[in-house]
Amino acid sequence: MTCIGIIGGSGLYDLPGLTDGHWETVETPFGTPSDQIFRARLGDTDLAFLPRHGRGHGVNPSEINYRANIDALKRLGVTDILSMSACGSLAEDLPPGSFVAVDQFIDRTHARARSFFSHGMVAHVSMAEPTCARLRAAVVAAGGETGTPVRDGGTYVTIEGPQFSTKAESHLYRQWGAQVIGMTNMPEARLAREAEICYQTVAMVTDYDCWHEEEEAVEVSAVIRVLKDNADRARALVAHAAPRIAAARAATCPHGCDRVLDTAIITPPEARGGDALARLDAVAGRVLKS
Ligand SMILES: CSC[C@H]1O[C@H](OP(=O)(O)O)[C@H](O)[C@@H]1O
Ligand SMILES: Nc1ncnc2[nH]cnc12
Repeated sequence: MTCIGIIGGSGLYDLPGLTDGHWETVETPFGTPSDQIFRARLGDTDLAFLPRHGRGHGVNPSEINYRANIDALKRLGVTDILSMSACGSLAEDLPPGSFVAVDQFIDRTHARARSFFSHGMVAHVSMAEPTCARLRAAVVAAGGETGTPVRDGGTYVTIEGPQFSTKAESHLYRQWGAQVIGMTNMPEARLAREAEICYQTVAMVTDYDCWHEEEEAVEVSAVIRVLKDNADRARALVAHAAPRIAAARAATCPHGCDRVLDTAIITPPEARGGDALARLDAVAGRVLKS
């Protein structure tokens, strides 16, 4: 059964055609998520919207409890996550208003819990392909249907923030071959992988980061102006992508996102202990129960 989690800014949960919408409080062994989760149905598909920074945008990127957010979505039965994220552009041919279905990340964050597995159970999952190609194809196709072209693939640098980058950093990330820059998708993508949830970022460009000679340095007011326009197109994109994702989901993910723990846990059953077993009831319940 498909349930699509949508992590993103406010306004996204006003999709036309939603039914049975209600806010739900979810507590987790990792603490409290950024906000309540808005559950609804779109046709036959279950959706769960989580405002990443809280509804009033009071949680900064370093303060987000990423583990609680992903655990809460897993607990609600989410199988697939669309991360709808504002970002800066590191490429001349991605002006504000461009959308990118990200396929790689560079992680420059340094102050965030990045694994569910610790204190009694250790796991090592692959992050070689951090997003799910099946979801990527669905959002690219939905972009074609809604008149918002979505570039198929691109590298997203995650910085710690909350400050924007220096010019030296921005030029460095361009040399590294990254196309977009934001503050939140790591460790979110890592944790979704550990929780066996397919994950796909839709990066929505709000500004040319500060490398661009002809643009002003990044300013929140300018970012918000573009963000509002992007949000309208993001809603249409999600509304078209959701049924495609539900239809394309076979019993299991063809890329194996939903089975990564079969081969990842290194601590043998007899050595597993501490608080880990109880804490991992949702994230690793599939493998721990069997
Ligand atoms: C509003 S500018 C900076 C802010 O925007 C992005 O948020 P999100 O990824 O949640 O869409 C970026 O990562 C920063 O947190
Ligand atoms: N230039 C930028 N850098 C980091 N995060 C962003 N979010 C939106 N624009 C950004």
